[in-house]
Amino acid sequence: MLDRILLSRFRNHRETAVEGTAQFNLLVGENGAGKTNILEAISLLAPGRGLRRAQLADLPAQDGDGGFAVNASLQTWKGEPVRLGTGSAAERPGRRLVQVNGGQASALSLGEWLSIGWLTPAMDRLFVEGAGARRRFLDRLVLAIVPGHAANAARLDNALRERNRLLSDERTPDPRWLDALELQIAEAGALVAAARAELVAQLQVELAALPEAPFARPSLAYLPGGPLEQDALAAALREGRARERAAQRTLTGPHRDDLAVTMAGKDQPAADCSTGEQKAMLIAITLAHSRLLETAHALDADSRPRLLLLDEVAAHLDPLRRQALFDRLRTGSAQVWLTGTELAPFEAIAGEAAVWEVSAGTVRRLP
Ligand SMILES: Nc1ncnc2c1ncn2[C@@H]1O[C@H](COP(=O)(O)OP(=O)(O)OP(=O)(O)O)[C@@H](O)[C@H]1O
Repeated sequence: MLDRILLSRFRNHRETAVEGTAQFNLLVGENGAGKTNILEAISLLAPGRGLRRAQLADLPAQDGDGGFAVNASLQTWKGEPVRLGTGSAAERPGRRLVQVNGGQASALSLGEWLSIGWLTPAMDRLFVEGAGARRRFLDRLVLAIVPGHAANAARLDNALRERNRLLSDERTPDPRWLDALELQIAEAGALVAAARAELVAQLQVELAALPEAPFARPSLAYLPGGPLEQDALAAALREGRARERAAQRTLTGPHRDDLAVTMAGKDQPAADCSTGEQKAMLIAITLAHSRLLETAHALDADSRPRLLLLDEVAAHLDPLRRQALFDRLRTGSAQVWLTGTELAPFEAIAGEAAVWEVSAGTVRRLP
């Protein structure tokens, strides 16, 4: 678990240390105090752009020197200490720096040390937004289980970007270039699609085992955006060249995948459900995912510590659902970080939680 995190010149935090953590960690304070900023800093200890998907340039404190740092120490399951750090230097603001145990490392390698999941208010629109947000959501869930997924997804993205560039070029693309790129897309794409499909199938099993109450039970289906098999995907890309040149982009492949979510009892698409029902389904997916991770851990297939960041989740649940959420989290092994504007919704766990009052970019540990 995460023992300590230090935010330096990060958003509205000049120098904020959060230490003395527990299984439940509560960040409580008024709107705009900097609670989500702390969760965001933690989320940057994973590959990717963090829970706000912010640009690197937005992260340094506006009144700072243009750089920022987030440093954390954590314990692996075996109790070994690990130090992770990320940030950017004032002189090279566009470049993300990552350190593991004091040595330079790649952002992708962060996934080998920690598995981080989150739920934020921005995700309330997940089911009504475009498929891109759901693909990213799915990829984060996969990444929490399969650290190598980020590298495959990055390889797929790079090859697709390059192929789209060639397709939209006025000059006729060199077919050998297209051959090479399509091979990369097919190789990485088949791995990405297989990992997504596998995760959805596993989640579906977990979800089916969940009681329908108190959380709305969602039913998931993976909708592939192209053939799943590597050879079939390569063939589809080759055959689609003329059509895709006209469209100036690649029209088939895992970059067109989607996740269909319906509410099991009502058989209603998630997008048509109430806001509260959508939130309850997201929580159910998060809890089912946690159970998958527990299993992976129990099988010794995954030894990374796990963090779950729940931004403003508790306050939006009625007391029964809130209690059910806390009960489930308590029996899990993830370290949980929760935010709220007041302590009242956390009454049931306040005794066992570490609590910080966050105010204008500072924190104070409450006794
Ligand atoms: N780069 C930055 N430099 C300085 N301050 C920033 C920067 N980015 C964001 N902020 C400030 O951080 C504050 C928002 O912090 P945050 O979103 O963590 O609040 P919060 O405590 O989660 O609030 P809420 O309860 O409303 O969600 C705002 O006041 C915003 O102006």
